Amino acid sequence: MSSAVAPTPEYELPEGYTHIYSGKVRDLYKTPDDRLLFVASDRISAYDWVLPTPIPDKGRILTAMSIWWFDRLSDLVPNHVITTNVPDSVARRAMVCHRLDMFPVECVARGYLTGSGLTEYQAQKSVCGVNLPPGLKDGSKLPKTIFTPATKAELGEHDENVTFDEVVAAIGQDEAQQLRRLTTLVYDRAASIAAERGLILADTKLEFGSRPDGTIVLADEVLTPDSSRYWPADEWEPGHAQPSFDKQYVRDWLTSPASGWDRHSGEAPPALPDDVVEKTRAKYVEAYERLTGKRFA
Ligand SMILES: N#Cc1c(N)ncnc1-c1cnn(CCN2CCOCC2)c1
Repeated sequence: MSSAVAPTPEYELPEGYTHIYSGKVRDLYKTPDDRLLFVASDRISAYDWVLPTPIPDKGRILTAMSIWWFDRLSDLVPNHVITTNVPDSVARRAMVCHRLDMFPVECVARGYLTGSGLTEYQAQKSVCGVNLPPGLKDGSKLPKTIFTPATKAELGEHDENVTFDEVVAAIGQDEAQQLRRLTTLVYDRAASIAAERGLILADTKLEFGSRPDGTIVLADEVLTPDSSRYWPADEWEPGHAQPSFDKQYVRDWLTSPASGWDRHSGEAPPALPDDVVEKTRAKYVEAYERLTGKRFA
């Protein structure tokens, strides 16, 4: 059982901001001028739990990463960001965005097989109705990028993988084809950029919405370690779970005797020790600096 109950945001906003939604690690508000304030918290989740210990600067690092990626993708697809000029209480970890009509689809692209895709492959040699060759293992590189959509789950539940035909049934043929095309285009470009920096982008989850004129727009956060799996390329070895670039310290500690926690117990995980917090923060900084070539201030 997981408990990703939406936590109470740890900041105040000025009068006129209306809370719309809180996920495990992000919060959304309606702004006084009817835009969207997209806030990346310092919360971190693991094993389907929102952990009690925040990672300092995580929201700022992942917001900076999203902005960097949005800029590098703008020739492929427009995005929802209006400005990063936001209230002081969420400085550098929020974006003011256009309010879109969101597609009810988690648009996932995979270049490597792991997670729910591996589980489905092991059962039926396909993922989301896409047939794959035999002999693939955990972490195997796929012959080509695949679109493996999912339905957006309620907070605390797992997204459910669906087929392309189910997406067509939900939103229509044309828009389903557009989402598949854009998702794989974005993934392929990002995976190429990440590879130049020694990182494998195994998969990523994108969210799209549409403007009143029907234009499809890239929304949410993009290509962050919260929406994507990044692996260090020099440690890639198919056949077992790959080390997570950002959460391995957290996972290793939580599953070690030192934490005193049993992830299958249904009990909430304990607070993280300072050294795990510091090493995890450093991994987020490293991911940002390796990808962007910029120092995180
Ligand atoms: N980004 C963005 C964005 C946007 N630019 N415009 C309008 N809405 C959204 C958005 C994105 N997420 N959510 C809520 C979260 N969803 C709730 C339903 O269930 C799935 C999660 C609203």
